[in-house]
Amino acid sequence: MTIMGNPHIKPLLFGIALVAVACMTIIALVLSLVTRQTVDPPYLTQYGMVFDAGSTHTSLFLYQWPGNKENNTGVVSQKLTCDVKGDGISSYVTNPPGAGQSLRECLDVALATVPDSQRRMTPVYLGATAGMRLLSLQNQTQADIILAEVAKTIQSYPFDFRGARIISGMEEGAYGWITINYLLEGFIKYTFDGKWIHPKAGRILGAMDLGGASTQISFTPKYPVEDPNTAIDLQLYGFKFELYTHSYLCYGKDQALKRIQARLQIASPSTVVFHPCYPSGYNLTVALGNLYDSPCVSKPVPFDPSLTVTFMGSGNSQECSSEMNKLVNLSNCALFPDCGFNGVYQPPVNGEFYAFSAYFYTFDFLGLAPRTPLPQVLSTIDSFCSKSWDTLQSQYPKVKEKYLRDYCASAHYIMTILLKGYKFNATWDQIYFVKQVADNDIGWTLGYMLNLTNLIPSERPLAVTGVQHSQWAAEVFFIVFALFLSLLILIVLCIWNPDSQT
Ligand SMILES: Nc1ncnc2c1ncn2[C@@H]1O[C@H](COP(=O)(O)OP(=O)(O)O)[C@@H](O)[C@H]1O
Ligand SMILES: [Ca+2]
Repeated sequence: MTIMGNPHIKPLLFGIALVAVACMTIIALVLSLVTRQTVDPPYLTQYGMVFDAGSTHTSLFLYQWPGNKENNTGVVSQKLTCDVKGDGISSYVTNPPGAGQSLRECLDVALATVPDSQRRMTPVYLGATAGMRLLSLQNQTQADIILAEVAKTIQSYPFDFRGARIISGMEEGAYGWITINYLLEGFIKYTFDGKWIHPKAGRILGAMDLGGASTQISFTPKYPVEDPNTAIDLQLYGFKFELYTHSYLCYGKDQALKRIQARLQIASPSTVVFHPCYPSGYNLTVALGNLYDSPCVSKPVPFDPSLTVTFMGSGNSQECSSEMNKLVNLSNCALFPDCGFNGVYQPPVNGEFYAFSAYFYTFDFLGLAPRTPLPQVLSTIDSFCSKSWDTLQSQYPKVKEKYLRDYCASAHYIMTILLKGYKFNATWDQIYFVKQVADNDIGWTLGYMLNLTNLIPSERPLAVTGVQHSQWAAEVFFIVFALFLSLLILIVLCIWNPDSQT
């Protein structure tokens, strides 16, 4: 009898093979973990926060990223957002400490989220936008007092407070553009085989933000920007970008709609005025003191702030559109062809655009999918504008009155800016109405934090921290190979009957 003929030899070989499989797998895993540890230093998740103090509301954005990979693209993600209760900080003129107090609830949420050990090194910024820009135009002292109050509150928390300030319109536009292109890895991409590549220039997106008090457009034009007041030169990850950006103050949605009210009131100065953008059956009474409380509208003379005007909705889509057209003035653009509106230089729009904030809210509410063709968009707006207030209220019982009455006006305003102002007629299908990219809200805050915390290097990253893809691929290959070899031995042993050889 040969050794193979021994009836105990087959189970023995099975056992040896099984042990071999287990040993090789364990060795492969241990090797993989050991090499991983030598490349990856131990790191902690890092955090950063930005308050977006807008004209209508304030939100807190808490971001997180792995501490050893801060210079990579796409690693900073949104951990949470918190909506501050109440109106924007610029509304606290008569109660500045209230502006500070209003932030406490969200600061407490952040406190409960950021681990104790990380709080002291968590930067917190507050950036105020067009509401505070307008207030500082009206009364610089009041704006300063409000900023001091919000700073005082944030400083009372154990974070690394880095300042509360009004950001410029150009910053707001540029940071929105950085946010989008960072999230979509438009600047630089880390490939599977461990290389940094510059994605095709066509992947760089333009950004359009419609706020309550200002609106921004930012993009990289085909040709050099001719007006230096609208140009920003950036060097990100070793690549240069020339960005066109402009912020139209007083052209945010709410200020624009206020200017329509003022225009209608001045055109027919009686106590009741028809409003073509409000639904029929809807009435709104406003004190003239409130109507003319903004630097975006000029007061009529004579002017009595205690008088009121009642706007009666007439639900006339066509007339609403022509009122909007009057806001977007092209006469100053007659002299030079590269023009947006109100005499502001603008090169022809280039590439794809993400339109967010009130652009998104309005289109989303009207049920307009991201790439709805232009004629369908226009007919949807027309049919929405013709609905009576009763119909709207019963159809949308949960929508806030202020939003519901304004959607027709907002939609017409958006179409006017995009088609007449920015001239997207032939390139309508290049606009995407969006709120988020990969669970991150789109706005200026992420770009602001990335910039101020140096999370975007100006030079291309040379060394890669963490496990490289090529190393990871080799490890996976080794493990799979070990398993495959062991399985092969097992199978051979199973089908091989040594008795047949005797
Ligand atoms: N659910 C919503 N539906 C419609 N509009 C909305 C909604 N939520 C927010 N908005 C609008 O989005 C805009 C946000 O502007 P905001 O950021 O406060 O001002 P700014 O950026 O000019 O300082 C406001 O016009 C607000 O009315
Ligand atoms: Ca905003």
